[in-house]
Amino acid sequence: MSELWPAPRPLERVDRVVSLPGSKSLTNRALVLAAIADGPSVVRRPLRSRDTLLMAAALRSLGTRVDDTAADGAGDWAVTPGAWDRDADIDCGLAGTVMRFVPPVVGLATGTVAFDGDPHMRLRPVGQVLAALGALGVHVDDGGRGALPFSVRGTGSVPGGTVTIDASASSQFVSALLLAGARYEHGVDVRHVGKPVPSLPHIEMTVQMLREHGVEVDDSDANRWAVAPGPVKAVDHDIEPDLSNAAPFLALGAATGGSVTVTGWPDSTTQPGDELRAILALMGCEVTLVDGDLTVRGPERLTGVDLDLHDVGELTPAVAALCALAKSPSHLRGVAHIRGHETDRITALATELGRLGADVTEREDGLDIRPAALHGGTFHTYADHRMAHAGVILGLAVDGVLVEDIATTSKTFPDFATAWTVAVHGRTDGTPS
Ligand SMILES: O=C(O)C1=C[C@@H](OP(=O)(O)O)[C@@H](O)[C@H](O)C1
Ligand SMILES: C=C(OP(=O)(O)O)C(=O)O
Repeated sequence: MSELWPAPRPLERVDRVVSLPGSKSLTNRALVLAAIADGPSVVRRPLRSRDTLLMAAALRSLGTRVDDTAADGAGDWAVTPGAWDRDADIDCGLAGTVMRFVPPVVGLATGTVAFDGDPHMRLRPVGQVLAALGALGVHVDDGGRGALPFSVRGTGSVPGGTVTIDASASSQFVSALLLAGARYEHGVDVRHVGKPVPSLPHIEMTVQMLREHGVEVDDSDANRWAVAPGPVKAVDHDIEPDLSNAAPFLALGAATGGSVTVTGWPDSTTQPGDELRAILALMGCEVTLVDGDLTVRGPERLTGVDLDLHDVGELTPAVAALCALAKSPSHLRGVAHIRGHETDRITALATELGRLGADVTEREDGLDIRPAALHGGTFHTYADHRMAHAGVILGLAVDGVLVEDIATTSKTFPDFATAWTVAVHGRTDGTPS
C-alpha cells in the first residue's frame, strides 16, 4: 500500500489567505489552441502539474515548441507552433484532457501517433471521440476497443463536417472536437444525442476560448455546436487560479468555523468551481467576494444540502466530504458520469466515507449522506486527486485520518501536501503560527 499521510487537524481557529495555482482546464485548452494557432503566443501563469506537463509533452512530441520563459522553470510558457511531421508516442497519464483533446488535433499532423496512459486510463471512456474522428475523416486504429491504447494516423488535413455523438459520459468529448474543428476543411458541426451532457460550463469554457482566438462558433441550439473553418489566431492567455482546487481550502474555513480567503478569484469565469460560492452559502457559510478576494467563513455546524451536481461533477468529492460533517442529511445527485472519472467516484466516496463512520447510501447517480459520528482510519484515494481532497477535508474535523498516497494530488496541484499543511497550521511543521 502507498504511504499513509496523517491529515493535519487545526489546533486553533484558522484565519488564512491562500493563493492557488492555475486552472488545469484553462491551461490545457490554452496549450492546445496555442499549438494549432497561426503564430507564437504565451500562456501566462500556467498550471504546472502532471496533467498540464503531460499536455505540454504531448504537443512537444508532435513538433510544437513549449518553452519556459524563466530559467527556473517557473515562468510563463511560450508556445511556437511547428511542423507536425513525425511519428510520436503520447502518454495520457490519467488526464482526460490529454486523452480526448489531443487525438482530434493529431488528424492535422503527418505521422502515426500512438496513445496510452496509466492502467486506469484504459478504462476511461473515449470511444465516442474516436468514432467521431473516423466519421470526420481521421484514421484511427483502436483495435475495436474504443479505448486506450489506440493510434491516430494524421495525413495533414481533415475533411470534418457534421457528426453525431453521445456525450453523456463526458463533456470533454464535445470540447475535444470543437478545439480542433476550425482547422478542419469544413469545420465541425457536433450534435449530441443521448442523456444530458454533463459539465456544460466546461463546454462554455471551450467555446469562449475559441472565440477569443477569432474562431466562429454557433452554440445557439441546445445539444449542437458548430465551428466554422478558419484560422485559429494566436492569442496570449492569462490563466485564472483553479477554482475547483479551491474546494479543500474553502472547506478549511467552512468545516472549522474559521475563515479562508482565496485571492485572485475572477469576477466572471466559465470555471465550474465558481459554483462553490453558492454551494457553501447553502451549507451555512458566509461567503463574500470583494476585489478578487473570496472569503468563506464557516458556521458552527454545516447544514446538509440537496444538490444536483450534474454541471459541476468534479466538485462532488469535496462537497461529499463536507456533507459527511454536516448536522443534517444531504442528497447529492445527477453525477452518474463521475463513475468514469479518475476512479468510480461514487463507489469510492461511499466506501471511504463509510469506512470512517459516515452514514452513506450509494445511488446510481449520487450519494445520500446522513449525520453520523466519524472516527479516524485510512482513507484510500484510488490514484484520484479529488479523493485525496475529500480525505483531508474529513481530517480537519476527525482525529487520526490517514490519507493514502497524498502525492496523487500532483495531477492538478504541485506539492499540495505542503500547501495544505501551511493552510491548516500556518506553517509546515504542524505547530500553530
Ligand atoms: O473539459 C475539462 O477541462 C473538464 C471537463 C469535466 O469533465 P467531464 O465532463 O468528463 O466531467 C471535468 O470533470 C474535468 O475535470 C475537466
Ligand atoms: C475529472 C477530472 O479530470 P480529467 O480532466 O482527467 O477528466 C477531474 O479533474 O476531476
